[in-house]
Amino acid sequence: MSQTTEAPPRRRGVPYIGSTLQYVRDPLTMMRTQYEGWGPVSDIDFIGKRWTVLLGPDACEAALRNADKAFASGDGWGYLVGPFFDRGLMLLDFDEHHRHRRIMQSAFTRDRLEGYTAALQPAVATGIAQWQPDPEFLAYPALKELTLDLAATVFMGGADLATADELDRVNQAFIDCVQSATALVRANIPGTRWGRAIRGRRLLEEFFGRHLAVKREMPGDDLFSVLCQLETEDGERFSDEDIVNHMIFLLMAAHDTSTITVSTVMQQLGQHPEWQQRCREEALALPENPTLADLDQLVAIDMVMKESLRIVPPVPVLARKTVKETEVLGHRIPADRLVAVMVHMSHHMPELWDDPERFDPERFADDRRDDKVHRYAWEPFGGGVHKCIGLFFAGAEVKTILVHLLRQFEWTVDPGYRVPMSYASLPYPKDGQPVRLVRR
Ligand code: HEM
Repeated sequence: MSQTTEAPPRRRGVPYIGSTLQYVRDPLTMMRTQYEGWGPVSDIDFIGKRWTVLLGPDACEAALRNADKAFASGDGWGYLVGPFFDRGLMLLDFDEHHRHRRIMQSAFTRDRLEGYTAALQPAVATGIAQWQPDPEFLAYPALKELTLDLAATVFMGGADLATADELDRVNQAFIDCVQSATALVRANIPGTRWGRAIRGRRLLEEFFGRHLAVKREMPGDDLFSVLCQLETEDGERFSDEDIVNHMIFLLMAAHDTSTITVSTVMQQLGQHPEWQQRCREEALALPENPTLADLDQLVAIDMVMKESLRIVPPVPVLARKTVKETEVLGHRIPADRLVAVMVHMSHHMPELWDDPERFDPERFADDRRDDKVHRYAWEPFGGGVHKCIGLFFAGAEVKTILVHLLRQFEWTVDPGYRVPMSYASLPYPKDGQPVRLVRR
């Protein structure tokens, strides 16, 4: 360890709560204040603990590349959502993570993705056909319901696995688990977020445990069946317990993230009709049931998706904990320190992006590629060994939803509308995000 390193400056605030409420209300302002006042590596109190905060692409890169293997994901995320997403892939580290990721990788090959994309088409078309035109259509809950139905089809193999009531309970259990992240009371007390999340986790374990035997015996093409059958060349497989843990985590990882992405796109396209029209022309040019290769051809829709992920990254902060003392940009971080990798701010830095608050999908055009200014300027899917394993799946799902939506509907959003976002867990619009929806 170099002698010139020093401890990160500490921002003092209200004991225990510290910067939590400021973050929940307006994370970007909280991050900017922190960066401007205390620099790229600094300490805060957050949700009852001392955290080292990493801001800007260089500091985020140091933790995500993790050259000296000092940053563990499991203990970091574990503090926020651990008991509820225990032993999901993101909660494992080092050799064990590597072993599980190698097995899981075969569930996300190009061939598998082609299969999932084919299964998505009828499910998305039917789901969206049920939407009703409405001058105050609440896009977010409708999208959440749709992505849950898609998860039932593509992840679990169809609605015959469970009744609509049961799926509603599964959905609620996910929401309860995700919302535990920023709970200030972290004990099993009835009526609290933490207490609800504990019950949610039990329900999910029971649900997947109950269906596992059938999936092993009569596998389909869904992700649940695939996880049950996976085996590496050297004969490594997942145990029943691993499969339940991975399924719970995968559904969570895929669900809210894709929902908020499409929801942000709907808001932006509702406020930028010229982009909506450009995207619609692309959607109409595709065959009725586009393949993965067809979706790869979408240029405008791809740029709009990337720009929406820049403006509202569905995972604004990545959690880590140091397993040994380490150094970031000349600051010494002790062992056992929670670390918040605040990728959200990199997406909005005027040092990296021209007029960052403006919706400008052309930033991602081949002749501009403004995201190339720094390897970690745009990191909605993270980076390093924990980089999102489902990013191509997510792209296929988001684009499929948009293609079907653009074909069936047109929508507008007041140009002056600003989404009241909640950051009490993963970001979501508190007002359900109303749009004026008309059938084409
Ligand atoms: C737009 C949608 C999505 C976004 C923005 C997103 C974002 C992320 C991010 C930022 C991470 C890294 C977390 C960290 O390093 O701490 C991650 C990891 C992960 N994501 Fe995604 N994700 C999305 C969709 C999906 C989907 C659809 C799946 C599964 C089908 C998925 C499965 C996973 C898994 C398993 C991990 C853990 C990887 C590991 O630890 O090796 N994600 N995701």
